[in-house]
Amino acid sequence: MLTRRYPISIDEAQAKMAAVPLPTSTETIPVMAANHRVLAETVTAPFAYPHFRRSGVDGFAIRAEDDHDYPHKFNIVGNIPAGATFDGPLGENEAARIMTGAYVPLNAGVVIMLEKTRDIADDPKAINVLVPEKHSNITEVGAEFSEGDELLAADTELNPGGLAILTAFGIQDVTVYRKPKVAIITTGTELMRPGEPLQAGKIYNSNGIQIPHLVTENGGEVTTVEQLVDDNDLLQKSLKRAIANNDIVITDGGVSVGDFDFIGDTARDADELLFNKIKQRPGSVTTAFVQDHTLVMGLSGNPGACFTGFYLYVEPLLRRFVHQPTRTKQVTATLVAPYHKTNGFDRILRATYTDDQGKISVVPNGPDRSGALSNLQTTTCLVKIPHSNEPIKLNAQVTAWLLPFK
Ligand SMILES: Nc1nc2c(c(=O)[nH]1)N[C@H]1C(S)=C(S)[C@@H](COP(=O)(O)OP(=O)(O)OC[C@H]3O[C@@H](n4cnc5c(N)ncnc54)[C@H](O)[C@@H]3O)O[C@H]1N2
Ligand code: MOO
Repeated sequence: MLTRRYPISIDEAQAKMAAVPLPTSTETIPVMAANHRVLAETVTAPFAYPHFRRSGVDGFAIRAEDDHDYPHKFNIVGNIPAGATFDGPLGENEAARIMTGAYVPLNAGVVIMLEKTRDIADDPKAINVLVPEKHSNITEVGAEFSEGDELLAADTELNPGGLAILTAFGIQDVTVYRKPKVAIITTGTELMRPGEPLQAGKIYNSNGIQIPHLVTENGGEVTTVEQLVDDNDLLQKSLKRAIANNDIVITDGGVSVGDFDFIGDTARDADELLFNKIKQRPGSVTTAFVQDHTLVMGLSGNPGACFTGFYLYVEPLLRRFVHQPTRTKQVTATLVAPYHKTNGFDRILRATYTDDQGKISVVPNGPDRSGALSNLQTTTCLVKIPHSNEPIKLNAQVTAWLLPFK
């Protein structure tokens, strides 16, 4: 018996996904491991930065009182490499040789660049300063941050620059949002693992590698990747385990109306069915439900539909889990290649885009078929061709989603 499914629009499906509560939590991890993690708390400066007066150049530190009457001879009374300090004040007409980044004597007012000085042939203990400096060449205490200033705000995604800021303050650990735990269950008796000999009727499990990498590069933590034959008991056992131990479960395949497509019934029996058909192609079968507070996303087994479903529905979810907006940038673009088909449902084309000073042009980059593989590598955006009885016109304005990692 065919169960009737009630298709909803892409916008409605995205809105339903956006409304699913996601119980996020935090963890404290070493800064070393925090690249691309999202701060769960604002980090403030534990001390002023810099915390000592620092020389910006290699040269000679002198007192402000002596900064006149050039050329001006100074007696060299010390040498301050970076990392060292200087005991005692400078006296009248005294200079300390100093290196970039080094501690400036407390009563020095200016550091003269080495290039503006000349050695004195018969007096190695003195130096001749030829001209004055325009700037002090000293970075004062707290020039960049006072103690307690905000270094990085909560909800910032850390990058190598952010890690450098934290480490400049000696901070070793940060509290970040925990990554969503994602279990992946690929289904299909036709699926083989690479290494197994090619057999008629069977295919290699290409989504079994595509989905975990899409999840990982969009900020999820893949806990398990399973490959199941089409067997409802096995599927239910796996689903139960995955739901109990993860924030998100992605199933792949078995979501249509075939004899071995069990996800639809599971979704309809779940705590909350979000949708089990979308007015889009490819990916019309894309299904989502909530069971025991875990979101289960049923992606199509067809590789093109799986890819499309991931970026339209799963990527925003992974990002929301860590308090971040989607990285798929929705834009209005010009379709600069002809597309003749008409569609009863909105058609999502895999495409590439060019950006000419903000004017985005899109071109389909291969077959639009749900099962097509050939354009997966080169796709840089998804393009929506609205459902219509008329073919879309060349140069029409279309909605496109620019993808983050292609
Ligand atoms: N009578 C109907 N038949 C179909 C309908 C429909 O509405 N009525 N919808 C069609 C559409 S649209 C799609 S899309 C597919 C969706 O099928 P499923 O998502 O249930 O996936 P399967 O049937 O399991 O597989 C579809 C296709 O993809 C291949 N596949 C499956 N898993 C993988 C994998 N891990 N890696 C690579 N390829 C995979 C599978 O062998 C099939 O060729 O249903 C239509 N049928
Ligand atoms: O769900 Mo199918 O991918 O619409 O072709």
